[in-house]
Amino acid sequence: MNQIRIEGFHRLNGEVRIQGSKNAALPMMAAAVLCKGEVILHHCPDITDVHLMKEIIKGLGGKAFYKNHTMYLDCTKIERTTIPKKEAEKMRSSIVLMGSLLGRKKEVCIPWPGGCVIGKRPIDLHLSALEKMGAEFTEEDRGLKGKTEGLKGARIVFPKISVGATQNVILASVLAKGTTILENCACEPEVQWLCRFLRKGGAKIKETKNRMIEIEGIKSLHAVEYEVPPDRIVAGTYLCASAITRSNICLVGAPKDEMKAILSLYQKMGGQYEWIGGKLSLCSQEVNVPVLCQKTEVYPGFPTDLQSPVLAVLSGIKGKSCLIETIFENRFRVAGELKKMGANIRIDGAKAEIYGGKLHGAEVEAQELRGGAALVLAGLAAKGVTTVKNIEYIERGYEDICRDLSQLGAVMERK
Ligand SMILES: CC(=O)N[C@H]1[C@@H](OP(=O)(O)OP(=O)(O)OC[C@H]2O[C@@H](n3ccc(=O)[nH]c3=O)[C@H](O)[C@@H]2O)O[C@H](CO)[C@@H](O)[C@@H]1O
Ligand SMILES: C=C(OP(=O)(O)O)C(=O)O
Repeated sequence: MNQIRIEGFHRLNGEVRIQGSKNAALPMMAAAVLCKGEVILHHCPDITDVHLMKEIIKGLGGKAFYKNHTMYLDCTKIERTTIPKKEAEKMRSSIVLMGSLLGRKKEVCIPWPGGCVIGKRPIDLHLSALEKMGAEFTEEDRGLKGKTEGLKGARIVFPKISVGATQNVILASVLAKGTTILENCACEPEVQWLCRFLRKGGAKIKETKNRMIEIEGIKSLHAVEYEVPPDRIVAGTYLCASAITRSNICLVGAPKDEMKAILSLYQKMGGQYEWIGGKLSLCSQEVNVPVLCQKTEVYPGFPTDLQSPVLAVLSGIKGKSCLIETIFENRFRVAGELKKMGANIRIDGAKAEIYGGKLHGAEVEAQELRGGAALVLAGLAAKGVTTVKNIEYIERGYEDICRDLSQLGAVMERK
């Protein structure tokens, strides 16, 4: 059961509800390590990464239990500081446990984090910021050991914007002695959601509009009950499903304020949309305009996580389009698989030129999460049958892409 078979060329219609966000839920789970008392996360997505994080927390001595999209965590009596290798190596967000554990237990042993192989993904920004707060790191066999006599507030100016490093240092600062001032922070919604969650647990965090965050350390955080926000990247992926099949569908519970960049691009491609109550209604019949040039950028710019789904859509729009990837150096990996489906894509470093045309079914392999989702989208629009193998990558972030798209009328099955 690790492939999806898609019979392409069927129009979609109807509604689909958007799952909880992977990239918001995982740092909140890491934040539970700082809390004395129960953390309850509603609308928590049923995806592999969430279950890996649950196992990591159990491995640290915390209690963790998941039922009906609710995660129950209790790290009041957390004892251990060695993050289990088996799970941590499969996911990127394991890295933000570094800040939580240094803050709560003054030490951490962490394997090199996994996650999508979309570039080198170093962790130098995380380490140098935590060092400024009084942590010391030594390299161990297949990982790092971090220690501190007690983290202290510091002024940290990130030389480059990083979502993970910003979250890691926020988590480290919450229980640190004194005030931490962070400059040139990432302001992705997932950073903002983490701050809101931590404030609910008693943290003193001020975010300002110019990429600055100020955190005043406190003694401990208390119990938190919170709702994980909807996943803007899953919503964007399903918008691309509508665009690539020229179908009209409705996304229920899509995050309106977080989708401006993808909706602006969708309009440029000829798509039309309307927000009705909490629903995003998409009309894609006129999607046929190639995109002159779209760059990926940090938030509020166009998100790199939607670059591959858009690459699939542009492969099916007649004419020449261009995408420029500025965040991860290896995020055009999926182009090779899309070519097997007839896509005409020329990659030159950070630039992809796409000469859109007709796609046909083929046997292709997912190599990472969003690229895998892009292959499923291409399969929806391709003539004939597409088989996407290695769907475990897709399941890191999508609860059940087959269920959701089938509900919209796609002819596909998981095999
Ligand atoms: C679990 C999670 O939330 N993952 C998201 C997070 O990844 P992640 O937090 O790993 O991404 P970052 O924002 O840290 O990476 C941005 C860029 O900075 C570089 N960098 C990062 C850290 C560091 O210490 N040194 C360094 O050079 C990276 O290689 C990359 O080129 O943000 C990315 C950018 O929006 C998204 O694509 C990922 O989906
Ligand atoms: C790159 C992604 O995830 P991760 O950082 O967890 O590998 C993603 O969600 O697109």
